[in-house]
Amino acid sequence: MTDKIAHVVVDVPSVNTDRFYDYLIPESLQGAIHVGMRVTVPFGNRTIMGYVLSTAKESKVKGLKPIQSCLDVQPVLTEELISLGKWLAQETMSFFISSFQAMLPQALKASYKKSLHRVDTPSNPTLNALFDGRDNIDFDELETLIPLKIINEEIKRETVTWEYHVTTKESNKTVTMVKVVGELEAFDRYLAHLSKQAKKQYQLTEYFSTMDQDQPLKTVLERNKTTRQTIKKFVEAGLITLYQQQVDRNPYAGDMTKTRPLPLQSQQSEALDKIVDSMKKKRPDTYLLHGVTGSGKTEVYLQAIDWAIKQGREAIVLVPEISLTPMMVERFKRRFGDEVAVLHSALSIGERFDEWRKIQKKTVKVAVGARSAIFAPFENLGIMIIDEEHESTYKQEDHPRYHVRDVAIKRAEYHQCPVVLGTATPTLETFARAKKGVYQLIDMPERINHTAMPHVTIEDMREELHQGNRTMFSRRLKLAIEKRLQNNEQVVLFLNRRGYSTFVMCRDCGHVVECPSCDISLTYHQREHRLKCHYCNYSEPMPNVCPHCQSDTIRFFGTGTEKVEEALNETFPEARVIRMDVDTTRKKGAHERLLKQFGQKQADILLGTQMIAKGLDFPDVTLVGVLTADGLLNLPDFRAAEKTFQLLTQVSGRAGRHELTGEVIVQTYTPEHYSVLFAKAYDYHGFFKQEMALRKAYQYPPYYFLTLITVTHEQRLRAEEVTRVIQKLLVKHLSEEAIILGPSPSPIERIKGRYRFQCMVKYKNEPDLHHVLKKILDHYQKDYQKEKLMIHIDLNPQQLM
Ligand SMILES: Nc1ncnc2c1ncn2[C@@H]1O[C@H](COP(=O)(O)OP(=O)(O)OP(=O)(O)O)[C@@H](O)[C@H]1O
Ligand SMILES: [Zn+2]
Ligand SMILES: [Zn+2]
Repeated sequence: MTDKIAHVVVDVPSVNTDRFYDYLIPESLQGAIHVGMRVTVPFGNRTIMGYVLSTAKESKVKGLKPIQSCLDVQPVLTEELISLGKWLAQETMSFFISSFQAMLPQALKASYKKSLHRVDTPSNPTLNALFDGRDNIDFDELETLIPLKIINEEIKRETVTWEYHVTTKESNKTVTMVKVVGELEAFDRYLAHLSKQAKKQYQLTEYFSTMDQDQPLKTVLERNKTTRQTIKKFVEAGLITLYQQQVDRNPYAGDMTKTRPLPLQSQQSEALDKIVDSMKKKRPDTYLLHGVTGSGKTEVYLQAIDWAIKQGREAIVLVPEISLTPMMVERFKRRFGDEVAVLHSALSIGERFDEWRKIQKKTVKVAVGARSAIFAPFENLGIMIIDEEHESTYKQEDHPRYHVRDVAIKRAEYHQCPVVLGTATPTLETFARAKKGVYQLIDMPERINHTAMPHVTIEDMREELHQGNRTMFSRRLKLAIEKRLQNNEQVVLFLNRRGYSTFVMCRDCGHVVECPSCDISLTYHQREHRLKCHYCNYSEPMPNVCPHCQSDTIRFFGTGTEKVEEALNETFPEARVIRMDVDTTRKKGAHERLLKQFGQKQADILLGTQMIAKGLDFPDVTLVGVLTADGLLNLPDFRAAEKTFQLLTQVSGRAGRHELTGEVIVQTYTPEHYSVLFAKAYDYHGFFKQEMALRKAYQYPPYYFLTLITVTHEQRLRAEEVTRVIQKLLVKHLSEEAIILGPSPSPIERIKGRYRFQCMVKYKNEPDLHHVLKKILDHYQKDYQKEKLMIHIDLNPQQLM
């Protein structure tokens, strides 16, 4: 007996609908519906999309409705992804539907339309006229023209009904093909009836009767200089048929000379051997590949993947943000050619869908992409690689709030394959796990060919000020740039994140006001003209003079890239500058274009934000300048020092990667800060030790787990009040060891007209936490809709903004 019942999760993300619904599989769809397919189902008075997660022979529920239609020929979710999705929903406390949606390309998500369907002639003349020979009118079109009251009357009269449609954006690119179906005699007969004037038709008859394979209609039209109209006559005569053929778009087509594996250097082959050994033995090991910048990690990835492919297995490679790492993507394309699918956020929805389908159809072996590529529907994975493991983009900041590392490790258990986390600057969490032996540590301490790490100089900007230099370039940096311009070498200038100016700093002594108990900088809140800690809600008035040196140069911090560009043009009028920031890279393909221009030496200076810190490898870059290390150092985030260390190390790694030696100049108001000093010395271990001590003292990860609860509401008081109730509930229900901070305003207190308050939990072991949080969410359930209250829970927050 075949299964007649489908368990469906429906496309309605809400607390009430976060479960599986039973539907009947109608006779007509039996055998066509399989687990993992998308279907449309009646839900309330609508039709919506859903995923079939399992099937059964019978159901306890009476009066089940049937599934309306099936949207797929082949399941879009594999059995593995279905159980992964359920796990993900539980781990991140999100809805099942959100988890499944997160795994699939945009094109497969449904959009909904409502239209008025004509059954009989409506008595209302305006409405009748509006139908104008059609059977359906879109809701949008109706809205302003016909009052709802009239429509409702017509519905009562049963002349019209509402119809709901589910459409998806998936669009296969197709071409029209011509196929010859007529026999030769049929062509002869056709010829006999043609009038002498029909020259084109004579020509085409000849053409078709000698055509030995199907051709695109476009080609036929071009070669015969004819029109569709003429071709149609042949179709009507039954001599040819037209059909649609799917073609794959190939956005990465073009010149691709393949690269060959390089002979490995010893640290590389040792690393490769270990990883290959896990693949051979089918062990789900997690490796931390800790290799300095330019140590040849990428070549290790390439050869490990090659090994997997030769065994008939597949690979996923994650990069932090794909448009920022075009050089990295190209290296994979050039090694594996057509076997690579690139899941690139800058591709059109259709193009991305095509890339995804190559994975689904198993025509590729490697998927390269940002975060969501971890869900590539491969069924025989041999390896997963997360490059630049420390990047914060690997954590999704929206439901489901997952970290890609956790998903990879979960998938590795299923596929019995290794996960490789590669970076020069591991997160503290990862390195601590590697030290404990939870992950296997592989060290690559040398650059390829033993090239020296570029020398780093730290420039004290307070001192510059005291010497009367009020510009944004220290004297040393200015000289260094001039020298590069003379020598026809290139410069990369780095400015921290644009426009972040919520902290105040004394330019005279570099003092930044910090929270006495949280070790983070205080945030300026304009409303009250006070400085606040957004972890514990400590606050103090905004000072007029520096509390440390009494100078009155205490002020907001932050310069935009545009300003720096102006200053560069003034100071170095002959220099050609490329500015890369959110404004200049908004257009599709802009990153690639700007980087290419720089690579072809159409500019001397590349000026940019965070986005230029990654994966750049230009032989003529001999100077890297960091304009102010402080912007990052003073983010109101306990990871500020870690992020500064990572960034300084990464940008330094961009200089002198080839024959020419490199130099790095870091400007800062706090030259004595340990993250700056350890980065200068390329001393990861030293940094790790000191930072771990602080994390322990102030009770942060990896010693403690964190959970961040953010409440948003249009009214400030209400947001605060709900957060306070939640804080009290947590105190009541969690153990005494748990530290519960808040309520305090979020560092960005208001976004899109909604006030934000937060409450933070620090804990070591709280088995009940999930349960308690779930109860809290349920408690506020009715208020979500009624008063647009929102509660976000992040069980492993990365961005504490
Ligand atoms: N075995 C090798 N022999 C010769 N050259 C190599 C070898 N391995 C890598 N290289 C070259 O050395 C340079 C640095 O290597 P690669 O980019 O792989 O390092 P990486 O560790 O990934 O760097 P980063 O983390 O800074 O991006 C590249 O130009 C690469 O082509
Ligand atoms: Zn001061
Ligand atoms: Zn505090």
